[in-house]
Amino acid sequence: MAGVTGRLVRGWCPRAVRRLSLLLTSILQCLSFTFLPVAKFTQPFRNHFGNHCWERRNLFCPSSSLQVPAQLHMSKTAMGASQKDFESAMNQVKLLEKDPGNEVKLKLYALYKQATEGPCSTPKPGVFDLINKAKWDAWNALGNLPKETARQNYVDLVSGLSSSSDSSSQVKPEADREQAGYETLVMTSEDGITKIMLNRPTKMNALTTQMYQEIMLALEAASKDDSTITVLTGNGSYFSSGNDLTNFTHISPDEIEEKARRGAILLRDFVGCFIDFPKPLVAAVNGPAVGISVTILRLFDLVYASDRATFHTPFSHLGQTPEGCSSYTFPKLMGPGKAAEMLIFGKKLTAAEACAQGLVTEVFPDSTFQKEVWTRLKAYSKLPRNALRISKQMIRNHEKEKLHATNAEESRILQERWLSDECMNAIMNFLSRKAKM
Ligand SMILES: CCCCCCCCCC/C=C\CC(=O)SCCNC(=O)CCNC(=O)[C@H](O)C(C)(C)COP(=O)(O)OP(=O)(O)OC[C@H]1O[C@@H](n2cnc3c(N)ncnc32)[C@H](O)[C@@H]1OP(=O)(O)O
Repeated sequence: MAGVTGRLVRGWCPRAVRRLSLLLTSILQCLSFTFLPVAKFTQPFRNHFGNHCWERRNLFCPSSSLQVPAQLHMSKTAMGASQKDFESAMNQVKLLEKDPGNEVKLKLYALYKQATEGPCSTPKPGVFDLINKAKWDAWNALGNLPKETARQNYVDLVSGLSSSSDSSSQVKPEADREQAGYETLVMTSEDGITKIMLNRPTKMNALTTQMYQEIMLALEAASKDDSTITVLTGNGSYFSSGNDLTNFTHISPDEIEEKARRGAILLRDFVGCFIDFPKPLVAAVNGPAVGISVTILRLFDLVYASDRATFHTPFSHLGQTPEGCSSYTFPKLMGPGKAAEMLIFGKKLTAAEACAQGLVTEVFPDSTFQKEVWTRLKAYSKLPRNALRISKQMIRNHEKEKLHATNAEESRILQERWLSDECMNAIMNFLSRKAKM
């Protein structure tokens, strides 16, 4: 007890901890409402999905309420889906034998609506109309995602589901069989390009600890596969809203120091994977990017952005400090003044501004972003693979040591920051934001 009290005095203010604990209890109570009886949820999906056997199964199971099922693993997909591909994907959905899970069904619903009707403009259902609210939320989370992108994402998603449900009856190619399942990503490979897509669109692709781990696994797999180029992108309207702030919750006071220590190791390892990645690495920034999803961009070889993307690093607002090697790479890239505006004062940049500062390689209109980026990358992927790889390493090797040292120092400083009242209060403010509305 004395040890816990000591830690509280040194780090977290006890009143703040009590406040957070009360807040979390009420958040958990609210969440328990989502685990409702099965039958209530099945009917609304029938309109779109037809009368499949999996409709009668469980919905919103507690352990996976935020995640996509494990069957979304490596699959061959089309990168520019036509209306025909889309229609064929709709037919494939009807033939699925296995229930893909509630979150996937919501995603399919949302992408279908976005692809056929465009952005959600219907009134938000009331709080007690849970099913329609869940569907509305999923659709609305896609924001202004272009119809053609939604169509393509729908095709990608169905392709992943179909290949996984086929897996019992078909022998998959060796490369595919070696891939583990991902719950928070969709990983596809085609035309010499491996695409890693962050896949929590309803949470703006906020990065959970599971997601950091899966991205590291995916990068490891991509570094060894036979593709030429690896691409990181986001599903839905956001590239990523950065670290998932709920990573800081469900922690009892006596666990805080150990969690912060492990968080710092996770952060260091995660950023380290980008520093050491051996092949050309491309970010297709499909929408706004926040926090660590901005800072790591400097560790990519190309950064293509939609003109809808913004770049925001609100570290000070969160009582935190820069990571992703940005304390070194940003001043070097854009000069100390512009870096200070972003990293110290949290100035948000537009895509055009980020391009002018050198953080973004090229900006594309959102309506043609997917088409132009994939056409460009397909052409690049035909270049001699080894030459690309060696050239990338020649450029990176000059500063690898410095990057690793910066990464270690940034992670160490953040470990301390996470124990501060400033950080704790900022996270509480974000989490209680909804409760106040
Ligand atoms: C001690 C343990 C440590 C463990 C550490 C592990 C490693 C850590 C590495 C640290 C590195 C990174 C630092 C950062 O990345 S700092 C940046 C953090 N991100 C933010 O501050 C963004 C917070 N989000 C927002 O400001 C807004 O959500 C938004 C992105 C501007 C979008 O606003 P919106 O109004 O359009 O949408 P909104 O309704 O808010 O969001 C929809 C749902 O998504 C949830 N959500 C979005 N972003 C996050 C997030 N970053 N963390 C958690 N949840 C997020 C949001 O809550 C909504 O959910 P719901 O519908 O209410 O359920």
